[in-house]
Amino acid sequence: MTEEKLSFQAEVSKLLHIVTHSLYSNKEIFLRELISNASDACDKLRYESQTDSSLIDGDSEFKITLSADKEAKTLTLADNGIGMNHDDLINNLGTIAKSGTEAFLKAAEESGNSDVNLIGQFGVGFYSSFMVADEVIVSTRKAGEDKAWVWTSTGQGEYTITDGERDGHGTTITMKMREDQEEFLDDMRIRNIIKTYSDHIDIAVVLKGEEEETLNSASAIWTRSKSDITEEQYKEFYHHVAHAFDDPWLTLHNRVEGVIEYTNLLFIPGTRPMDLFTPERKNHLKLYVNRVFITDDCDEVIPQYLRFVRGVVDSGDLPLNVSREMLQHNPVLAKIKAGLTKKVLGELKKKAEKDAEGYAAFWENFGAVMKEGIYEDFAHQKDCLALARFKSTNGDDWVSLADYVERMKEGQDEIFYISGDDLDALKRSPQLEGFKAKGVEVLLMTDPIDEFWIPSVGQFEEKNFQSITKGGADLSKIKKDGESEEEAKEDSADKDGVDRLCAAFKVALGDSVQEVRSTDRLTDSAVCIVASETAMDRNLQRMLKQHGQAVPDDAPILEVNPTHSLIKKLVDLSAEGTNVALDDAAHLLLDQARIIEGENIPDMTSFARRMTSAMEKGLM
Ligand SMILES: Nc1ncnc2c1ncn2[C@@H]1O[C@H](COP(=O)(O)OP(=O)(O)OP(=O)(O)O)[C@@H](O)[C@H]1O
Repeated sequence: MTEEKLSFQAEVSKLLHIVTHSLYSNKEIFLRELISNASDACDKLRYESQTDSSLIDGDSEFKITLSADKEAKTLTLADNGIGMNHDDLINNLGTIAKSGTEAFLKAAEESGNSDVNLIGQFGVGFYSSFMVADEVIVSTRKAGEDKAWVWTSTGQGEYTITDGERDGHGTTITMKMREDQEEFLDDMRIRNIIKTYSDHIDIAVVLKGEEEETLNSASAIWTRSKSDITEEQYKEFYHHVAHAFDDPWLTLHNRVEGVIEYTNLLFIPGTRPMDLFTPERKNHLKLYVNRVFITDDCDEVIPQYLRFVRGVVDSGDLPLNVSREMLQHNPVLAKIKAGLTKKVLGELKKKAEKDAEGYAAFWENFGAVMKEGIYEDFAHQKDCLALARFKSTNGDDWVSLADYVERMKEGQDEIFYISGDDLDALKRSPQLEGFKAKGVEVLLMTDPIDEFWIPSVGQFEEKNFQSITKGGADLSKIKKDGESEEEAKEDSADKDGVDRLCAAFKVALGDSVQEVRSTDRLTDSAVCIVASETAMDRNLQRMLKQHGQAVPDDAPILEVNPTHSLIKKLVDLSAEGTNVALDDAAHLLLDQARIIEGENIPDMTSFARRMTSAMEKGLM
């Protein structure tokens, strides 16, 4: 017999340390985790055996068996699923490949390992067995292979792998229970746990005793009728299928009949899954054919912008031996995808109409993903636009585009927005001042995707989207409530003087600005920068630069506020012709506008010198 001693990957050791020392009270979840793994292992073999029936050597009825030995103080859980070979054992039970576990470790570190509920929120899978056991022994043989292996660990830094004996494929996990955890050897306790957490498992969970006893309903929950399923059971199934620990925000259980028949049991999570923004944009829907699990790795079953949806789709209209490759460009699957998309968008619409507050919680979690649909799914662009919600200068509530259009001011014919990555910084943008003064609402866009869908859509209800950090945003046509034209002009410095100042600034600043001009979009700030109407929005320029992309170096337009007292003084100063003070002021004001926009100042040294000199003059 060969014995190999191996060390856990550092992350696993950390995880195990937390798990073994945890005061987490709900330790019974270890059984749910192990049963969930065993049921996944059976699903995998059921699928593989569709194309290679020799994988199942006479043992065709999948089941999970539990047995408790009170004398030996061991609890044993066996499955006749796919099993693991030597490399699988190292990769699956010695390392961590899941993004969720990394997030768990991070959260645990941040809370100083003190938040005992983290284990319940994240789930630690197989490793949760060490909450209740001093030693765990995994004996396993992979379907189709001859050799069996035994993996043993006390959960402290190391594990061993030896070769072993095992009848048939599958995995047997034996736990030597800790002294204070012997309650889990009690039949009643076991029965209860299985009923609570694993009733919906599609495979029989059998308790071995004098008589064998099946503990769960062992029927696929989605095949049962809605009226027979309690909310609690739906929730438990969601936890199982989504590997999640929150409550589902929405549950959609339907049987679709017609040309193509399928059943869907879908969930929209109550919190954001970890991998929502990874570049692969993967969905996790599980595809079944007549209750046989096919795959949870199929891009064709739901659009990427609905990748947060979890659950199961089961159709008898796909061939049972369908390979994952065959699922690409499959017309049946394309119809299912269209049906699911319609269903999800339709239900979201209902929720949005009925329960604005509940819908806002959904949008907080998944809005940024849903907006990809506006950009990508032309067939549903209108639906996606109608579902979209935005922050605005109108208050803290989420607003729809329809709300916005309804509130538009007399004379306003554009949908104004400003984009950037930080909501608070956006709210303080100088470019908003004139809009606020006139009571004109501006949408605040903080998702990177906004820069892409807005230009591609262009309009909503025939109103153009207009960035207020671009030259074209024109406020002059919109009157402040109860204000006359004359009043509006009264405060300004004289027009010729302002033109003269702008010309002097342009001479001082040269090519670093495209133009200097007077604006009515400012009230409190002296200046701001905007992009010209034809140039790329400055937020998009910054975003692309951050991602290392080449963008045309468009010089901004510097806009000055003719009602600001500093500008008025500079207008007077400009009457004396060009001078150093005017030149310094031009540069300082441009640099200051760049800082507010979150942009770099190209020449810090000159900025500091000018600032010192200006302060010195101020103090004299
Ligand atoms: N009974 C089993 N039979 C075959 N493979 C198993 C079994 N139990 C665990 N594994 C393998 O070990 C891996 C790690 O299991 P673990 O419970 O830690 O995480 P997971 O199941 O992938 O994720 P989660 O616990 O979040 O569901 C599984 O993905 C699977 O490949």
